[in-house]
Parts: sequence; C-alpha cells; structure tokens
Amino acid sequence: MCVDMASIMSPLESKVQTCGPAADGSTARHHRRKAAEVPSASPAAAPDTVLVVDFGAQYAQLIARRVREARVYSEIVPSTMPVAEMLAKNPKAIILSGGPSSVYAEGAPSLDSAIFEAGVPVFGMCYGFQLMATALGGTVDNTGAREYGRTALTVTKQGSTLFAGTPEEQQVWMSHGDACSQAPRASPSPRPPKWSRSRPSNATSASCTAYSTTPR
Ligand SMILES: NC(=O)CC[C@H](N)C(=O)O
Repeated sequence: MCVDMASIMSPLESKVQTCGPAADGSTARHHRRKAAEVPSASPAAAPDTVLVVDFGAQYAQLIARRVREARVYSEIVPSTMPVAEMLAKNPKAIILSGGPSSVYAEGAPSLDSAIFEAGVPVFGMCYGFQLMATALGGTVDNTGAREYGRTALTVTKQGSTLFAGTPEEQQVWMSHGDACSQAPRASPSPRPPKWSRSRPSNATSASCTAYSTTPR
C-alpha cells in the first residue's frame, strides 16, 4: 500500500475553477479577491514552510498543492539538495515523496540521515517512507509482485495521528513492488522520535503506508 492519493486528489477536483475573461472584467476582480485570501510572506513574519522532497513521484506536485490548500507555504526541493540547505529554509515539517526507485537498488536516491535528527517532523510516503525505514534500521524488500491501482483502505488504529480527521474507509491509489518487512526498532538519534505507523487492514504484507517522526 502506498500513498493515500484519494485524500490528495479528491478535494482538488471540486476546486477546479474556470476563469475565462468576461466582458465586464469580473474575472480580473475575482482574481484580485482570491489573491487577497492567500497567505503572503512579509519580511516581518516569514511563513511556515513545509518542504516536499521530490524523489521522482509524479504526485510530488499534488502533495505540495494539498499543503498549500491547507494554507501553508510549501516548496518542492530535489532529493539531491544537501540536508543543510533544506534545513536552512527553516521548515516546520518535511514530507518525503514517493518515487520509482527501490531503496536497495544501486544508485537509488538517498538522503542524509541528519534530516531525522534535526528536530523537524518528517513524514515519508511510498519511496520516502521506505527510505526513512531503511535509514532508521528497518528492512525493505521486494515483495515479488507489483501492485498497482485503486485500493480500499480501512483505518484500524484509533487515535492515529496520521489519519486523524479522515474517514475510516478510504479509497487510495497504490503503486509498489517493495514493502517494509521489518520496522525500525529504535531511533539512532540521541533524542528519539515518537513513531507513528499506519498500515491498511487489508495489506497482506507489511507494505506500510507511511512513517512520521515527531520530535518530542
Ligand atoms: N510508489 C512508490 O514510491 C514506489 C516505491 C517503490 N519503488 C516500490 O515499488 O515499492
């Protein structure tokens, strides 16, 4: 099971607007009004920033857009960007996107583990999650089968931080051939993160959805 694409995509569809020019100039007025609603940065108050680290998933853009729809400034950065540079942007949280690679493959994109020790919450999905699990001592293997497409997800864990406020039954889209067969046991960090793990109830293997680290 991979990313909860339903929760990323569905609200987008309902927000698509057509903005054709009107003879009375109403489109221009509409745009001015929308612009005023968008939170803007001022030198006095820098906006909260959520970084989306792009590992090659087509939906990295969707992740960033959903964060912005939650009225939080979001920036997509390449996974090759040095972690120090990411942290220099002073992010409030970091999201690791999915990607087509396998973490155990030669030349697969990697990430400096320093990112998990910086005191910034990190959320990983799909490839980002698998990279995170591996970096923190877990194991990711090939399942021997590729699974792709629409899937029903049931949130079974009560009080899950990751799924708080989302429906118990959800439709998601998955695309994976790897799975986390063993979760990290302990954090390498002197200040251990609080783990939050989510797994769909219908998963036949330990193909976890996502991990997040929350600094205490
Ligand atoms: N959706 C993804 O990010 C896929 C990650 C990984 N390549 C897998 O097949 O499991």
